[in-house]
Formats: sequence, structure tokens, C-alpha cells
Amino acid sequence: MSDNEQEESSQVVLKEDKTFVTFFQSLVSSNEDTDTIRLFDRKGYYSIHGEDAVFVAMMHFKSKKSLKYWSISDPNPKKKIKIDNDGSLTTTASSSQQQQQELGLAVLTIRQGYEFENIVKELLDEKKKIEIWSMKPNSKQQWELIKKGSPGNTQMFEDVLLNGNCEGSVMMALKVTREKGSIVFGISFGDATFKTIGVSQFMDNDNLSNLSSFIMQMSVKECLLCCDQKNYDYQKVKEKLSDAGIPFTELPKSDFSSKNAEQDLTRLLGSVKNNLPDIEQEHAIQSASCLIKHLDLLSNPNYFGKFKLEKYDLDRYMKLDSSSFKGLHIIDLKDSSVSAAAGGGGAGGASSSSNKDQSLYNLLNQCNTPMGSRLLLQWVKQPLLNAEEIEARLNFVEAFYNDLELRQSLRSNDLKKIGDLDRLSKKLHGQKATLEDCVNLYGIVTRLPVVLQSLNNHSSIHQELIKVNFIESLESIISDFAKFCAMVEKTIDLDLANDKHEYVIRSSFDETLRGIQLKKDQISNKIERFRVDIADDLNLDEAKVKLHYSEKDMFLLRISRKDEVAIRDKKKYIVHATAKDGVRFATREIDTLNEAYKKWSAEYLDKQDGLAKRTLQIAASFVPLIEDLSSLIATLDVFVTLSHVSSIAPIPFIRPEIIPLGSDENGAGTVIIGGRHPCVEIQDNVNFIANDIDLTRGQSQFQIITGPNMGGKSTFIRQVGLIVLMAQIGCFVPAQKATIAVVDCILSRVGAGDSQLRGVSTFMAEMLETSYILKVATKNSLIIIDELGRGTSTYDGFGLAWGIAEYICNQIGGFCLFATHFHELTILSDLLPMVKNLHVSASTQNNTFTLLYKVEQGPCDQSFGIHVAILANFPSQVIENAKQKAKELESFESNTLKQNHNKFLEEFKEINFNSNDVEKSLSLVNSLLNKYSIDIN
Ligand SMILES: Nc1ncnc2c1ncn2[C@@H]1O[C@H](COP(=O)(O)OP(=O)(O)OP(=O)(O)O)[C@@H](O)[C@H]1O
Repeated sequence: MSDNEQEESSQVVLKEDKTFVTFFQSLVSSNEDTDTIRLFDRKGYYSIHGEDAVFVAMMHFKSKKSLKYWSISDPNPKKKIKIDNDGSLTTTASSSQQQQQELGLAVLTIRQGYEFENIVKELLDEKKKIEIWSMKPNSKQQWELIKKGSPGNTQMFEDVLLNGNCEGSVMMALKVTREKGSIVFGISFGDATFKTIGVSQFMDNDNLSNLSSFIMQMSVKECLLCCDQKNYDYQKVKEKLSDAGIPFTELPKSDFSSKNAEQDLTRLLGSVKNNLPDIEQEHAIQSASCLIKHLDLLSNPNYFGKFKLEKYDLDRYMKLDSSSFKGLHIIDLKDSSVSAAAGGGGAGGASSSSNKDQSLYNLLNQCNTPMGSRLLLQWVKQPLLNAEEIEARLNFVEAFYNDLELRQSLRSNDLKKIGDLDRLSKKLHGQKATLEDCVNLYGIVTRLPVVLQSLNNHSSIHQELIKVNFIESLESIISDFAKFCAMVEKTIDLDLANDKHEYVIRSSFDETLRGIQLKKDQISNKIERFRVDIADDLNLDEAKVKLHYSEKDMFLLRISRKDEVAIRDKKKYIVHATAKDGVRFATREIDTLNEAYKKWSAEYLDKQDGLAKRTLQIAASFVPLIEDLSSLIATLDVFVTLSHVSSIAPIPFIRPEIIPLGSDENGAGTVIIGGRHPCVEIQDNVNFIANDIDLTRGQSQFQIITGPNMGGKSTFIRQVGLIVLMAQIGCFVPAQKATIAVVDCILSRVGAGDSQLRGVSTFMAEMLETSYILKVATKNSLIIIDELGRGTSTYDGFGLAWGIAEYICNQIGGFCLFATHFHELTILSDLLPMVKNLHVSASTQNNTFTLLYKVEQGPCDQSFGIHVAILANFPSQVIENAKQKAKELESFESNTLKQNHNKFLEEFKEINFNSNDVEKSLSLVNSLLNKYSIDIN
């Protein structure tokens, strides 16, 4: 037995609850689903059992120490939690059942409130389903399921997730079919928390690249899949979902029926007919029917007419798949929701101290509102394709960029004070709001004229744009909120809210309330008189004895900690708490008065209940207006933030010139002068060297970058990718001058070591990723390839790199940055007109070796490696040997070898890596490798 287990077994608690254990075991054995975690509501706390308990203990507490064991063995253990080397948790078939049985049934108890809420969030992040069981009323041993949720359906946990959960929980229903030889996806996606639903029907290629982009860009959390085992594409879809880590449930075709779909959608979207999506999207409409059914949206009349139709137009956004997100570090894949939820500056930002390896989103997310952070995340994931739309965004950014005063006033005052409007509207809509929420909303609305005033002061060429898009909309929203403000002023006691943070209906509203308020006032007046007397008694200035009110303690007196000596050892003064702001105390008389005050307050709340409910009902009718305001503030916040980040960069970003997609035929293209990597340039101790690139179609669209290790090749090619992406988001870019040709997708294969594909060799992973690029890229794509062929022997790596480069140039014709350590590849520029060489420079003067990070024209002087070896005092014999080998390599020009690689590639491209049978694909590759005598070891 391991030390750990020794420790655990000593914690066995002999507490038998046989009935429960039997019930629990039957529950587990009747359901094979290992992804569901069950929590048992024990009134005041929750318990989790068996392997669920072990999973949660490891996930949340990172240890099994908090587990107890009930001494009843589990005769039927089904699964075992395995903690992998990287700390991740997986469930596997149990191999230590015996030990588990010896220990008994694991039990973990968790506290209600914060601990429970965090665990629910973490479980959803871990893609688990959650069930909450509660004891049936008036029964001792009978449990019933009261709540359930999953990553794509968190409706029943909205109260828990109201704080944070920035991206919501997008569920998609998916039907795959073939039409005219092409794969067609009918998709419906929805988020019940944010009350959005959408349909989209699109064609895809054999690599399902459109589906991949859709999943990433729409932040899909879970999938309902129309089961079609006989369909070959169906298996590929399942693989794609598994690779993307999207949990899916296979459902019968009968769940995807268009029978009532139109009617159901109309109910959710409201009666506006033109809300309805294009009815020709038959498969998507069928998926909508499944989605509505499985999210049970029609059982909640509150939802009727409240949903918004969200559109996903494939042709509107740049295609980005998960390897581009990872390769360019666009977002932190695991933490995206956390950092966005934090809002108000996000995690990091340019001024952050831990600025190493931060993502583009983290750099940009200096939003002042949570709504802004959410919208920015969406924009970063969905760069635009339409040049006019991009220019429109850039105009706004430019307006704020050039108006420092406006930007500062919006950032430091106006926007900062606007709370989470999405959360507020969710609470009001879900009838979970309180009078405090109404007062908060009132506070926000009454501050809007200040925002308006700031915007009105703006004067520039974009003045009209600001007027039409922000000023006029805001004026109309403010005027529509007038009734809400009047209601709050009339019904809620705003003085009490401001002074004591008590949120109640005005006493003047009702005779009974007035009577109770009188009693409360009498008590507080009495306490005030006590305060004056006590100051006198303590020999302290009256102003030094303050009245402290809180909902929990009611009235207490407070003196500074310095003055505490005045009450020390005086029995009549009862100390309640010592805090930073001083010592809080009372006397017996004050305690008694507080009791009475508490009683009257409770009575007041009771009597105001009907009026408060009515007020909240009226407030809920303003939800659509709150949503409009939220979206206006989010957009304003994102523009202000993009301009802010652009202006505070070490060297301010500039507005890029945009060349529409596909209109760069006549020798135009992407030209960046003095480009910088936005995330590397702000790293501590980095003196960033700016670099140029010219990707002109037909002349220099394919750039090979060579140079010494650590010379800045990867940084350079990624910075070009990021600059193009930022421009298409509508953001200014880190460069001195930039002309950006809009691209339809950025495809990247970066880093040999960190393949996302599990269980395949580095070489194979490289090949799979590259084959994907070769099939998906178009002449309008940007391809970024870094160190291809590292996972194989030098000759073969070179051969493959050569073949792939040639294929991109001749067959695809897209823009490409190809960083490589194969110096021989630079010869391509002599053979193909669109290929140019660049190299990162280094200096070997005065017997020192200095990386200069300057990207210069032409191939690299490949003797750097040997220079480094000389500087590192390698034995002369080794150096000579190395020189000899380098010569041999230089003369490596065997035509047969090169031909072999080209032939290999021709056949390799035809292999379908998306087939269900990975083994088969791999063995096909192996036989090809043998056929052309290519050695990958
Ligand atoms: N333009 C630059 N200005 C200043 N420092 C830079 C620049 N580019 C890169 N660096 C620094 O050099 C380090 C190495 O850069 P990078 O990883 O891009 O090199 P590389 O040539 O791709 O290396 P390798 O061939 O070993 O993969 C970076 O982490 C960064 O700190």
C-alpha cells in the first residue's frame, strides 16, 4: 500500500448509512455514464460519493485528504479516477478495485455557497454533467433528482453561474448529411442563459474545417448529434468532436424533425415573422427542433418571445481552427472564460507584471466592463472578412485613439462604474433580482448622461459616426429608461439605500409601512442619542465615535483602534469586532434596541413583499432595454479599449490599410514595415527589434525564413499572423506602416513538440497537421509553418519540407511564411518566382556571438552553428568534423532523393486522415515511406 493510501485508510470513519449506500450503488450501477457527478443536498451542505467524490477531491482540493470512507464496501465499482502525469484526471476501468473496497465508500462533503458554486463551475469546465439530488419532502430515505445540468445546458445553475461564466454555455444540435457529393451540416446552436438561438447550414470539405472553425469560434460547449451510424461522415464528425473535447450525446433521427420546428422557433423568437431563419435551411431547422426539445425551452413560458436570433455566417469570419488559436496564442484555451469573466482589465494587460507568454486576448482585454470583455473575446475569435466592416471598426478605434480626453474620461470614470448589465438582466428575467438590483440599475442609468456628455464633446472626422451609432442610441435608451427611474424614485427608499445599504420600499407608499418606519426611526434616534452620551462618557470627541450600520449587526458604535484604550476593561462596552476601520462595539442597551430594530425590519420586509414583487415585475419589463444598453456599452467599451491598448503600447499601434479579400491579384499584398510581436515586445527585459515583411502575390508571397536557433524566426512569423489577425478584428496593429490583404483563414503548424494529437509520433503529428493545411488552404489564406520536418531524419525532413513548400507555391498559391532550419530549402527561390528568402541575423564580430533579431533579405549564412561551437570552446577535432559534415550536407542534392520525396507527397496527399480507421491511415503512410525509402527514425 502506498504512503498516500496509508494516510487515507487511517481516515476511515465508521459511519454506516446502509440505505443510502445501497441506493447510491444502485444509482451508479444502473447508469454507465461516467461523466455524471452526483451531489446530494443534505440541507446545509452537500455530499458526494464513491468515485465522484475522489474526482471532485482531486479536482478541487488537489488531494484525497478531505475524503472520508464509509465502511461499506462497494460490490460493484465501475470506474477509477486516474491522475495523469500532467495532473489531469481521467476515468478508467478500475484496476485497484480491491483497495477501493477495503476502504469503503468514499465521501466528500462540501459547503453550500462559495465552495459549492466553485465546484459546480469547475465540473462544467471539466465537461462533466451534474445532478443534484435532494431528500423527498416528508421522507427520510427517499431521494429525488431536483436539478441537472451539463456544459451546454446550465439553465438550472444560473443562480450559481450568475457571477462570471462569461461565454455562457453554447449547446449545438448537429445533423450531418450529404448533398450533391458535399458534406452538409445543419446546425442549431443556443444559449438558454443568454437567451439566444441560431441556425446555420453550411457545406464542408472532407477535413471538416468549417465545422472546426464553427466549434472554436462559437465557443460550443456540448453537442446533440443526430445519430446516423451508416453515414461515413458521421464517424468523422464524432472524431472531430472528440478531438475538440466537445462532449456529445447521440440522439435518434426522430428527435430531428421539422414538424413543429417553425412554430417552436416562432414562439421563442416572438411573433416577428422576419425573425425566422431561412426556411430552406431544412437540416438546420430540424436541428433547432432537437435543441429546443432537449433544452426544454418550451416548458418555460418566461422564454416565449424573449429569445434573440443569432446568426453565424460562415462567409463573414476568418476561418481559424484550434491549432491556429494555439500556434498564434490568440486566447488561453483553458482559461478563456475565466479571464473574460474577470472583466475590468482582464488578466494581465500591458502593464501586468507577469507578462511572459500572454495571449493576444489577454493583452487586448483591458475592458472596463464585463460585457466589453465578453464582446472582445467574440471579436478576437471571429476576425472579419469584409473590408468595409473592418474599416468601419477601424474608424471607431481611430476616433477614440485620437481623442485622449474622451478615452480617458470614458475609461477612468464613465464606463468603470457600469456594472454587469448582462448579469442584471439575467437576474431580472429569471425573477432572482432584488430591490438592490433595481437601485444598481438606477445608478447605472442615472450615470448615462455623463457618458453622453463625454461623447458629445468629441469632435473629429468621425463625429457623425459616433453621433449616429452611440449618441443617438444612448439618448433614446436614456429616454426609454425615464419611466423606470421615476418608478424607482417613487417606490424605493433611495436615502436608506445610499446611507445604510438597506433596500426597501418607501414607507410613504403604504400606511402600515409608515407605522413600522416610525418605530424604526424612534429606535435609531435613541441609538444616536446613546452615541452622543457614550462619546461624552469616553471623553472622546463626538465625531470620533461613529455609528456603524450593517444588515447583519444592525447599529454598532465604532472608534479608531488608537482610541480602543478608552473602552478597554470597561465591562459595559461589548466589543463585536476589530477591523481595519476600527473597533466596533455596543452596550447592552444598544444590543436590545438592535434586537427590536431587527424585528421591525423583518416586519417591514414582510409587509412590503407584495409591493417589492410588483416593483421587480415592472423592472423585469425593462429587460429588452437593458440588453440594448448592454450591447451598446459593450461595443463602446471594446472600441475604447482597442484604442487604449493601441495607444499605450511601447510604440503606439497604427491603423492598417486594408485590401479587400481576393483583390490583390495585380501584385499587391501584405506589406508590413517595422512590425512587432504585440505580446513579446512588452515582455520584461526585451528590447524588441522591429522587422519588415513583403508578401506580394506572384513576387514574394512565399517567404522562407532561416537563421540561428533562438534567432527570432518563430516570433517573426507569428507576429505577421497576429498583425493580420488584429487588422481583421478591426484593431490597430504593432507596426510603423501596414498594408494588410484580408485572408480567408490563417493556418498554422507551429512547434514540433507540442502536438495536439495524442498517441501519434511527432513526425506523424506534423504530417497530419500539414496534410490538413494542404487540403484546407486557398490562394487567399495565410499559412504559417514553423520547423517542419524536425520530427524525422535530416534528409527526409528536408525532402518533405521541400515537397510541401513546392506544393503550396504551385498548387495552392496562398501567402506563406516558412521558418526552417533546412538551409537547403532556400534554393527554392531560384526555381520559383514567388519564393523569397529572409534570415534572422546574428553577429560574430570580436569573437562574440550576438543574436540581432533583425530580419534581412536573402538566405542565412549557415555557419552560425559552428560559430557557436567555436565560441563555446568545443574541441577542435569536433569543430573540424562538424565542418566536414556541413560540407557533405551542402552537397546533398541527390535528385533521386528529391524525386522520391515529391512522389511520396503526391500519394501522401491522397490519404484520408479523417477516416474512422486511424490505424489503416498510418499503415498506408508507413507503406508509402517504405516504398520511397524514406527513413523517419
Ligand atoms: N524581434 C525580436 N526582438 C527582440 N527579441 C526577440 C525578437 N524575436 C525574438 N526575440 C527573443 O528571442 C527569443 C527566441 O525567439 P524565437 O523563439 O522566435 O527564435 P527561433 O529562431 O524560432 O528559435 P528556434 O529556432 O530555437 O526555435 C524570444 O523568446 C524573444 O525573447
